[in-house]
Amino acid sequence: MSRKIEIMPLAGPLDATIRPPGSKSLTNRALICAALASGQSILTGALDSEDTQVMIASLRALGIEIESSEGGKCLSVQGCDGKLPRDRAELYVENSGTSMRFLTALATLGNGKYTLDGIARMHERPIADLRDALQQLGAEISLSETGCPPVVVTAKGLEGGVAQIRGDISSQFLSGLMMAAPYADESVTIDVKGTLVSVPYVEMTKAVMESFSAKLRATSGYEQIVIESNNPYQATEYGIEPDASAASYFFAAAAVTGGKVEVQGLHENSLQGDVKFCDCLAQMGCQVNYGSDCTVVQGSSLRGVDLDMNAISDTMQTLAVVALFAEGTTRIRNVAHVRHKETDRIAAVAAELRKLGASVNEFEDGLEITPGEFTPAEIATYNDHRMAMSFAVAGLRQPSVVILDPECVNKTYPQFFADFAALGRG
Ligand SMILES: O=C(O)C1=C[C@@H](OP(=O)(O)O)[C@@H](O)[C@H](O)C1
Ligand SMILES: C=C(OP(=O)(O)O)C(=O)O
Repeated sequence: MSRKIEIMPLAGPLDATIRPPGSKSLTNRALICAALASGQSILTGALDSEDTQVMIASLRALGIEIESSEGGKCLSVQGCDGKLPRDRAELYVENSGTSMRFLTALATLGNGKYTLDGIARMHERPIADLRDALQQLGAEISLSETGCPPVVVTAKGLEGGVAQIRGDISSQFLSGLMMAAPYADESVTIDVKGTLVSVPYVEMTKAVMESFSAKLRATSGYEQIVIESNNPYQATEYGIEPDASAASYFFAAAAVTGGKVEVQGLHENSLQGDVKFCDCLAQMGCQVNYGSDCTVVQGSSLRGVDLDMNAISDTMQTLAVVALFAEGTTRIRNVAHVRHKETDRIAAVAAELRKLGASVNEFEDGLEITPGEFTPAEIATYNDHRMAMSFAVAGLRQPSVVILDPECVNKTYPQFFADFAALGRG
């Protein structure tokens, strides 16, 4: 892929149908549960991208047999029945937060020494809250002095009992702990301390675990979760939904062009919270129709909104770009945790929106965006796939929007620019 891509504004009205690739979050959860289960699981509709490839490579390095077919969409996983086959492994997860957090928890179930590392940015992404919680259940884990990877797990299984965990930096810590918990010697009770961010991802974790026959109980706000110890995962056939965060770029395309986009395979009750991005677009003036197995967004004139995006923060950048085309000011609140992702997303979005002519006020927990006179710009992407994909949306309306280092989309959506270029041209 070249070092930059210029997005071409749409010539005619948009009326497109698309099925994005499989959900990253569901693929990586299903892989963890299938790897631990007893028996052979078949995962269909899986995502084949860097974040899932590093998960598969790491599980193979731990001795789990995984066969891939249909271009990576179908994965056959021979579960280890809770007993990791290898007693030593060096795992490298690039910049995949889910892989780092979920595999750290899984590695504590082994018997030996496992290291986990990633790119330089991974050395700035926190994991101490997960380490603290796993240690309360009997694990031995060391991290860098900053509380970030590299991670060294000296594993001898988890004892179980009660663990307290903070949830205000990332929900992935809690999800990782939950998925390992059925293999502790005793039942595990998790008490979540303080605010929990990204709650729909924890609901998703519970749902995937239940699909693999785990038994767990949770209070309504996930303040406490109890996972029973003698209900290990059972292998299953598991169908993965298309990725709802990836779908947000196509819904946004409809919103900013006044066109229509149908996304197949996603509906109001999808397991992924990010499908609710459409409700944000509805507040901005779009018409949203949820079908039984598709969601349709029809764009219209847009108005600025004031939104709490804590639960759906992977779509924050998409909404920020849509705000460029709305009448009035848009305020995005309660997303301080996005400063710990692939890049500091609040700072990155503010800098790039300003290049396109917007006035932006940056807050600790969000942004206030007022559109201005549009100026063409080269958009820096900060090695963050979502910067590239969200700012591409602006180029459908305005000429001369150039996305730098577009290959960063490989993290979750290697075919993104091909699918995006096909919009309105089919
Ligand atoms: O559990 C998951 O699959 C994810 C949780 C979210 O992270 P945080 O909990 O850190 O917000 C989200 O940003 C990420 O892309 C995927
Ligand atoms: C934050 C993200 O990923 P992760 O935390 O899994 O690296 C993302 O995909 O936007």
